[in-house]
Amino acid sequence: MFSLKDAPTTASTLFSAYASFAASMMLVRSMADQLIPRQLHSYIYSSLSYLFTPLSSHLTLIIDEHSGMTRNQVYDAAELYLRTKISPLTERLRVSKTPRKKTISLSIDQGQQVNDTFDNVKLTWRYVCSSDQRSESQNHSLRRHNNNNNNNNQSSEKRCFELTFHKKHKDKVVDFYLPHVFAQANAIKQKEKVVKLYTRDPCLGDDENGMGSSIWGSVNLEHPATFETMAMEPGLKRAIVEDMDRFVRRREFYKKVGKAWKRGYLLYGPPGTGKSSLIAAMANYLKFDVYDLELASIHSNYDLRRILLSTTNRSILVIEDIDCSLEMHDRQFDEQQQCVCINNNLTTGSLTLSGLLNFIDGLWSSCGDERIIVFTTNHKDRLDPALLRPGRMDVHIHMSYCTTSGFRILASNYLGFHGDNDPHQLWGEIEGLIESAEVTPAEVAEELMKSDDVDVALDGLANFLKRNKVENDETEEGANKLENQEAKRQKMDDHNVNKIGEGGFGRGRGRGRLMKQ
Ligand SMILES: Nc1ncnc2c1ncn2[C@@H]1O[C@H](COP(=O)(O)OP(=O)(O)OP(=O)(O)O)[C@@H](O)[C@H]1O
Ligand SMILES: [Mg+2]
Repeated sequence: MFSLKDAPTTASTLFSAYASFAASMMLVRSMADQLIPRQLHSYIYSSLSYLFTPLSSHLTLIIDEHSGMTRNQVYDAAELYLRTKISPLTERLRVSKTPRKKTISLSIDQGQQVNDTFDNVKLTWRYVCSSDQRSESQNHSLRRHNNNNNNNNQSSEKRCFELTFHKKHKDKVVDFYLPHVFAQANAIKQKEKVVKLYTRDPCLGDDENGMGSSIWGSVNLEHPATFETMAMEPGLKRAIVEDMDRFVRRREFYKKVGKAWKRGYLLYGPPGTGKSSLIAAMANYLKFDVYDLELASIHSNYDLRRILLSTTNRSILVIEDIDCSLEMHDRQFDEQQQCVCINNNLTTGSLTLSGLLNFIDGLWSSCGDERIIVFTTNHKDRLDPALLRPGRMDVHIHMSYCTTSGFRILASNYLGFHGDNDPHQLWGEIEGLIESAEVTPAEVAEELMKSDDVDVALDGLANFLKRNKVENDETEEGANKLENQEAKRQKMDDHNVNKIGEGGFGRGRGRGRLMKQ
């Protein structure tokens, strides 16, 4: 039993025991300092402190901005992903915008925390910035020698994300959550990507031999065409979109069958039916950059190769008006003479159709991924069969004159008017005239643009279509004559077409169609 009278004795005993323990610890420590090499001290002390600290149930992954000299892709993906996870509780945000981006982006500031849940796993992200002492002092000395210190300043800051979660979820986080972060980040990147239009400026960088260089100049592709705004048959649009979707998700398939991951589209139809607009709609849909290749500015196969090899993946290579760019019908002549005519029969003796086709089929498509090539022509019948043979252009798309469904789309785009919901007195008449006329979507669009007033615009269009009809009727005789010639030509075409298994050139009227080779 403890009594007050024993207290002084007990206190003095405890004090002397503590004093002798402390003295022994100091002795042990000084002996350890002398006996154990200095390099091992910190290791032993940290191991001892680990033994005496209770085990944490959480694991923290450190995601540094750089991995060695290169950027850490996990960091970049996390930065994008976390933008979508900012909560109203976040107190500080960073705001930025670069010329290549369309929108302002927000990201969390240093020290800020973001919570996330994935498959019932709670995760906490923290953004940490610290200044790197070593690079700071290096920069300081560098700055003394060099006034241009912007990059050095940047590298002196070390940035990372810390991702904390319960230890038992480590595999799930690494195997499923991080790939999910990557996928989401890629989707954001795609959405934000500004599509570029690359054209070759012949004045840019001709080399010392006077050969065209492979330098492309670029601007943002601001073309507003989308599949929604295209006046085409809905079925045809759907078929094109499905074809492209299938193409981009078939990486493994192309690898398996040993085929280059490329797809060729041939767009053909009269001027003003939307071939160029469709290319823009495809680029906007896929977020692929466009390379507009003007064959007339290229002097040789060698030049062509260098130019094509400087195009990037996930891009659309466009060769417009292929029948005008190169005189391609006499392939035999081309092969015998190894020359083609460029620009009104100026022979150059070096850029050949076979050179173009072989290169596109071979080296160019095999050294890149997700390449699309589009040829356009107003005269499919004038193209060399070498271009039309199966396997060369995978899909043939006929862009037709305006149809009634095309007119409805244009009326909705240009006038915000939907005839089905709110019929207009001229609607039926216009549809009838469009069915029997050969007017292009470009002509219809031009008429609809003439007024914001629906009545005035539709009246103008009806008058235009009637005038068109009268003109046609007046020249009926001439037209009949022409039609006979046309019919003869069609017969010859059909004969030609059957050879490539396509079943008919869609010249003139028709609903537009897509033909897979
Ligand atoms: N199918 C369409 N859908 C929507 N707009 C169209 C369509 N066709 C043409 N247009 C309108 O007409 C304009 C010209 O069309 P576009 O340049 O795409 O025709 P094209 O077939 O490429 O002609 P060309 O053979 O002369 O190069 C476009 O800017 C667009 O406003
Ligand atoms: Mg065009």
